[in-house]
Amino acid sequence: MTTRNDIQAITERIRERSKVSREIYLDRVNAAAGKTANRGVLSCGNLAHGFAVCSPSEKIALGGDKVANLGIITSYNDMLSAHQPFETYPQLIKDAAREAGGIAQVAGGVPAMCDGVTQGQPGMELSLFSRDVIAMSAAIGLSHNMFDAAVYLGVCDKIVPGLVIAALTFGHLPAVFVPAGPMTSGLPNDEKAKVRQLYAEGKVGRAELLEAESKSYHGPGTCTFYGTANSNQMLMEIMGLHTPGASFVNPGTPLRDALTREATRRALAITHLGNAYTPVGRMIDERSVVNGVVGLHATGGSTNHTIHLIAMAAAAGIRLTWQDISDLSDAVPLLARVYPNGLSDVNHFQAAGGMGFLIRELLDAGLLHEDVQTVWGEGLRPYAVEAKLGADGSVVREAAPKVSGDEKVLAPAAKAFQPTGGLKVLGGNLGHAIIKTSAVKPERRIIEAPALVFDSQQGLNDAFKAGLLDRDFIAVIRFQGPKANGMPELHKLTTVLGILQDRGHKVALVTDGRMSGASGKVPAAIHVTPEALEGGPIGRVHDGDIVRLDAEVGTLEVLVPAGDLALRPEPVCDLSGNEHGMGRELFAGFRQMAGRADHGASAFGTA
Ligand SMILES: O=C(O)[C@H](O)[C@@H](O)[C@H](O)[C@H](O)COP(=O)(O)O
Ligand code: SF4
Repeated sequence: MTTRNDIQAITERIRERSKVSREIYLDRVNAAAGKTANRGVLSCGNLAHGFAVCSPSEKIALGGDKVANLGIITSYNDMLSAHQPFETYPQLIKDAAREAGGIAQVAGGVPAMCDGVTQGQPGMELSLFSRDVIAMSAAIGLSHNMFDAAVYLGVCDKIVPGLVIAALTFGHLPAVFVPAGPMTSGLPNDEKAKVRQLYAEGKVGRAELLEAESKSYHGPGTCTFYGTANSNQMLMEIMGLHTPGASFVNPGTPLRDALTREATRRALAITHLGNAYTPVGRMIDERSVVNGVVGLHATGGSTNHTIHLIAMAAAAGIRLTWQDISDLSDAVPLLARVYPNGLSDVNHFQAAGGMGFLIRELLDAGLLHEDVQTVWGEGLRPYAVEAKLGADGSVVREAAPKVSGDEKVLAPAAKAFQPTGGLKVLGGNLGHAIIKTSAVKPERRIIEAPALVFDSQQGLNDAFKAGLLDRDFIAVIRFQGPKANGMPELHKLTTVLGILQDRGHKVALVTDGRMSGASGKVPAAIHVTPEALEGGPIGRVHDGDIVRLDAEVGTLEVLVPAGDLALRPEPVCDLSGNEHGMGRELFAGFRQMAGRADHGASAFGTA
């Protein structure tokens, strides 16, 4: 099936816009892509340091230029349930590399923040910037230049985007991303959310709340809602950076380990010492990026990727815009309903047919570029499969199921849940914003109500506790942008706004901050750009102004005469409390350098 003309046209305009930057990028990749083992440029002293702890046979091999050496970048820590399984991966990968005639070394580790642990806490103000710190940390590991390919161990929110930025910065190296898989299903996400609302209303105590939370987040693996972490896994598969069928296999299973061993062998096979050299900088092109955006829309993925995908693409000289994302949303149907876009979780998605079913449906509908390069080889069709454990303990693959195992969770293209994607770009006199429509009921996608203005999420929570919010209103929370306080997720507001919405009030949120990929049912216009601290009109909205959010048409407006709005004085906000504490004093430079949300909010300058 050829790719539909509307998808091709968007890809072509991205290619045209990126022509110069992509050419400069590819020249650099080609210049760095050596002819022999990259370690060949190192001095004997460099090399001796690099293999000092290796075995005698490995030292001999690394002293030559015939044996491929893999650099492992790991984001293991015990804070993220999704990353804890990585504790054992380096040894597994080293053993698999040795068995395959190669070598693997841990090139370095990267920090990984759990947005669930920091949600609503000061630490969340480091979260967005941690993406770029992760990219920089991975670069430090890879800069030893001992490696012929890199294996990236990462799952969660900022970690995969940061690792992709690093991988594309080292575009001459082949890159294979290795996931750890989702946690097994616990207390359903919607039941967890209900207990949170009961606690916020004082109807249950802390003990009941902690019990519900602990039953939901109960073991190793990625949290089972479809937030940024699981959107990352979907992206890595549909962009061809995972091996086929690797994304949603639970940790601690024989198949999971077999997939990790197989990914190791594949990384060795695609170095330039093998016969299928696949430098990631050439592999990922505009078609791969468009395929990622299509997958995001088809699954109702995380709003955070309207920021991260732009920064990731920029690392490969590709200029992706919110308009591209919005136009693709109009073309791509929603085929998955995973919490917060439905009641199921990512294990149910996998059981219904998972990525293989989704990719086959999108390919057959002409919504993906099939003629892409992946770590698996030519074309995306080989990803329309399910990975299973063979009798000999290796990975075997079967064609994805013809029909969905549960059409309430994963629909065929002919029975889409909605004809357009999960994300929409809003425009109007408050600037541009993003809204996740897939998680908002149709009757709540147009909200017009008086503004209540806050400079922090705590301000709104305090107003709720004081009983001041039992009414229709649109909460306008400003000074939450990248330059103000690091653009934290304001996901904690979902509980309070959800209570008020359930009481029958028309409520919505407008902010220059972010929400979690797990945020859902309350209409939220987020990533408002320009941010208040940069003089954005969101800073000049007053209590009582009528604000209109229309996710159907794609508009966000304050119904105030343009002249009046422009004449209002610039608001002043005391952000001194956000400059210290929990490490924020170390990120002043990031706050100053951060680009706009619609340019990827990168500390490395705009795309
Ligand atoms: O973008 C995301 O997907 C979120 O940052 C996610 O990683 C975070 O962990 C959730 O906010 C936790 O959800 P709860 O706070 O509801 O447990
Ligand atoms: S999905 Fe979110 S809460 Fe769960 S481990 Fe990852 S970052 Fe933490």
